[in-house]
Amino acid sequence: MTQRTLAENVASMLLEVKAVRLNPDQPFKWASGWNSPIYCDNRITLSYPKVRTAIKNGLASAVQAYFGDVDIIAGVATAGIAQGALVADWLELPFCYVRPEPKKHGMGNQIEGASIKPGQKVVLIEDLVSTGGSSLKAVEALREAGANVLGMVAIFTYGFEIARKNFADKGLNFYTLSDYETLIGEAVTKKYVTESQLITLQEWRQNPAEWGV
Ligand SMILES: O=P(O)(O)OC[C@H]1O[C@H](OP(=O)(O)OP(=O)(O)O)[C@H](O)[C@@H]1O
Ligand SMILES: O=C(O)c1cc(=O)[nH]c(=O)[nH]1
Repeated sequence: MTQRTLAENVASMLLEVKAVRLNPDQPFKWASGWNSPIYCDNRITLSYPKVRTAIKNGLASAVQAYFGDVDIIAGVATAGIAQGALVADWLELPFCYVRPEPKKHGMGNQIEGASIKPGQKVVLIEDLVSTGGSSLKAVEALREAGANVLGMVAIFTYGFEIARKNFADKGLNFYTLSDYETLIGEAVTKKYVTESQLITLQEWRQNPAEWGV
C-alpha cells in the first residue's frame, strides 16, 4: 500500500467511526490551550476491532520500515498507551508509557513499565500531533532516562508548522499514518462537511493559535 493510500484509508476510517467532530459554535479546548472548531478523538477507534487492528498494523509497519532495529516501544500517556501496547505486542518488544509528569505517590515514576537501560533504542507511539508539545515532553523524559529515542510514529497530525519546528529543534523524526489535509480531502469527497463548516475550517487554519480567543 502506498503512503497516500494509507493516509486516505486511515482518514476515511476516522470519519466512518465519527472520531472527527466539528463544533464551531462551542469550540474545543486543546492540550496546548488553543481553541478549535475540530477535534479528532482517535481513542474512539479502540472500540472498533477492524479499525483498531488496521491502525496497529500501520503503526507497527511504520516502526519497522523507518526505524528497523528497536529495543523498546513507548506510548505517550494517555491516548498513546493502548495503541503503543498493541504495537509492542505485535513486534514482540517490551513496552513502557510516559506520563506528562512524575506520579505524585507510589513509586513516583514518570516512565512506567519497561525500565530503560542507557543507550537502548526507543520508538515512541502517539495518537495525535497538534503542536507536538505532549510528544516532546515524553521524548525529554525518555532521553533523561538514558534512552536513544529513534523517533516517533503517530496516527494523525494537523501538519502545523509549529510542530514541524518543535520536532526539528529536538532533532526528532516523526511519521504519521494520516494528516489534516488528507482528512479534509476525504471529508469533502464523502460529504462529511458542509460548505459553511469548510469556510470556518479555512479561517481557523489561517491562524489556529488565535482562533476563537
Ligand atoms: O501536540 P499537542 O499540542 O501536545 O496535542 C496533542 C496531544 O493532546 C492530546 O492529549 P491530551 O493532553 O488531551 O490527553 P490524553 O492523551 O490523556 O487524552 C493528544 O492525545 C496528544 O497527546
Ligand atoms: O491538541 C489536542 O489536544 C487534541 C486535538 C485533537 O484533535 N484531538 C485530541 O485528542 N487532542
